[in-house]
Amino acid sequence: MVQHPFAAALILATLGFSCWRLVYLAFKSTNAIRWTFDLELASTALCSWILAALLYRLTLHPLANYPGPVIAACTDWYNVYWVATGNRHLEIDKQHKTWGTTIRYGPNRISFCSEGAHRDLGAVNANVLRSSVFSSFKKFFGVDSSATTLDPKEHAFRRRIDYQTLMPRILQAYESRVTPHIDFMTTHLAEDLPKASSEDQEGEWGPTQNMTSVLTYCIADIMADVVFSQPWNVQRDPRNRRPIEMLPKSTTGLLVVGHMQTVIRLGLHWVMFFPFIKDILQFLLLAKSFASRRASLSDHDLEGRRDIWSTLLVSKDAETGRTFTPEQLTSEAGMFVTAGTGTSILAVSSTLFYLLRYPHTLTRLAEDIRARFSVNRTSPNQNGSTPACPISWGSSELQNTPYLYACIYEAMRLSPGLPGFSPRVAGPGGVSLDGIWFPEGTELGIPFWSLNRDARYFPDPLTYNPDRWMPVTQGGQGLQPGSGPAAAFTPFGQGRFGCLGRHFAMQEVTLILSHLIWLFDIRQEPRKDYGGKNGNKPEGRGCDDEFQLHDRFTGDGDGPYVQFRHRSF
Ligand code: HEM
Repeated sequence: MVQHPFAAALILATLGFSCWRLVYLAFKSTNAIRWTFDLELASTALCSWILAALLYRLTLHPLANYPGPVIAACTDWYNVYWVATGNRHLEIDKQHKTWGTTIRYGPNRISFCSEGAHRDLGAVNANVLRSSVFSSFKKFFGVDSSATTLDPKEHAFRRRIDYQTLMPRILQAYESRVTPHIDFMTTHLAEDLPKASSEDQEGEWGPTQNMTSVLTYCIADIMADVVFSQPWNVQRDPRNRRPIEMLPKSTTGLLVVGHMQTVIRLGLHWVMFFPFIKDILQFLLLAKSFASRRASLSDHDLEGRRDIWSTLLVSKDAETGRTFTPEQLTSEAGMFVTAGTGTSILAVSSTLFYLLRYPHTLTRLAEDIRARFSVNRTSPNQNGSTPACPISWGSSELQNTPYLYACIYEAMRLSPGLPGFSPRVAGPGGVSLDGIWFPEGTELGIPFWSLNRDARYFPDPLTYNPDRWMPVTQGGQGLQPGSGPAAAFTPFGQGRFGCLGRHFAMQEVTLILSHLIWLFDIRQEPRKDYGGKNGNKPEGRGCDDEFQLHDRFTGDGDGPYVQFRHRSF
C-alpha cells in the first residue's frame, strides 16, 4: 500500500463510489422496476466485494509488505497469464532482479530465492504441505497420484510403495526395457547418414535432427516399456505421437487451473479451461488403456522380465500392510510415465545443446568416453558401417565418468527439470524460512530457474562450466549437487517430495548421451538461428547461448538442431 499510493487512492475512490451507489439504490428502490434494481444492487455489491478484497490484499493482508508487481498482489490471474505463456520463470526472474530475494507473486504466494529458504522448505520435517495448485489433477480425473495428492499420509504411503520399484539395486532388471529403444534410436540416426568410405574415416554430415523430438520418441518408448511392458511405438509409428507431443502443454493446463481454486469450487473449470486440458485427458485415457492391457498380461507373458507395474502390484507397505487398489495402481503407473518423460528429455537435450555451444567440452567428453570404452570388434556391426556401442545399462565404468556427470549437472543447473515452482503451503502454526516467519496457509515457492543462476552461489552463473562439478584432484572446483557451497542446486528436489526416479534417470540420461557421443561426431546445424539476433524475441529470450525453455511445470525445450556423422574408429 505504502509502495503503491496511486493504486491505493484509486481503489479507495472506487470503493467510496460503490458505497454511495448502494445507498443511492436503497433510496431509489421504491420507484424502481424490481429486476433493474436487483441487477444494479447485485452488480454494485459484487464490485464492492471485489474492491474490498483488493483493498485487503494490498493493505491488511499478512503479505502486504512484500514487494512485487501490484497486479500479482491483487489477483492470481497474473499467475494464470504467465503460466499460460510458459514464460513464468522469466517473469519471476525479472521480478527478483527488480525487488530482491523475496517477492509476492500472487495474493497469497511468496517466491523466495535463497539457498537458506530452499534448505528450510525442503527439510524432511518442514512444517509444510503440498499446495492446492496440485489439486486440479484430481478435480479433472477423479484420482490422485503420489505426485499430486495433498494428503500427507496418503503421499507417504504411496511413496513407500513407489520407492520399491526404483531402488538402485533393482534397476538392473530394467535393462531389456531400456537399451533396445536407445539402440533403435541410434540405428535409425545412423541409417540416415551417408556411409563412410572406410572405418578409419569420418563420414559426411547427415540431415538436421531436432533432438527434442528424437529424444521424446525414444524416452516415451522406454517409459511405456519400463512401466507397462508395452512399447508405445512412437519411434516407429508417427501416428502414436500426438499424446506425448502434447503432454507438456497439457500439464500447463493443469497448472493454470490449479491457480484458480475459486473457479474450481464453482465448477467452472470445465468450461473455462477445457481447451488447456483436453490433451491430457487423451493422455490419461491412453494410460488407462495401457493399464487395462497390462492388467491382462500374466507372469508367463512377461517372460521373467520385471516392469514397474509388476512391482507395484505385489508391493506391500511395511508400515500399514496396505497394497495399492486397482485405481491407485493405474494412477501411480500413469504418473511414472509423466514424471519420468519430460524431465529426462530436457536433461539430455539441454546437455547436448551446451556441449555444442561450448565445443571444447564436447571434445573433452568425447575423448574421455571413447578412451574408456574401446571398440569391441567381435560385436555385430550396426547397419554395416558402425561397430556396436559397448556401453551397457548400469555400467560401473560409466557411473565413474566424472566429466559426463559434470556436463549433465551443469546443463541441469542452467535448464532445470522444474524451472518454476513446486509450491508448498505453510502448515499449522506457520513456518520459518531463512529466518523469516510465514503464517499458516502462505504458499511458498523456490524459483529454481533463478536460484540456479544466482551469482551468490554460482559465480559467473550464465557460463556453462562443467568444471564446477569436477573433483578438485582433477582440476575442478569440487562442487557436489545439494551439499556444501552448492546446496542451492538440487536437480531432483529434496526431502519428502524429492524425485523417486533419480537413479533410474541418471542411468538413462548417461546411457543415451554416451551412446550418441561414442557412436557419432555431432555438430550444431550451421544455419539455425537460436537466439535473439533478429531483435524480435520476447524479453529474457534474447541470449544466443542459452537453451530456451518453457515452464510447463516441467521444463519444455526445442532442439538442439544437430547433425551427425559416422565417427572414425
Ligand atoms: C532427469 C530427469 C528427472 C528430473 C530432473 C526429475 C526431477 C524431479 C523433481 C525436481 C521432483 C520433485 C518435485 C517436487 O518437489 O514436487 C521429482 C519428483 C518425482 N519424480 Fe522425478 N525427475 C526426473 C526423472 C524421473 C524419472 C525417470 C522418474 C520415474 C521413473 C521420476 C519419478 C518421479 C516421481 C514419482 C516423483 C514424485 C515424488 C513424490 O511426489 O513423492 N522422475 N522429479
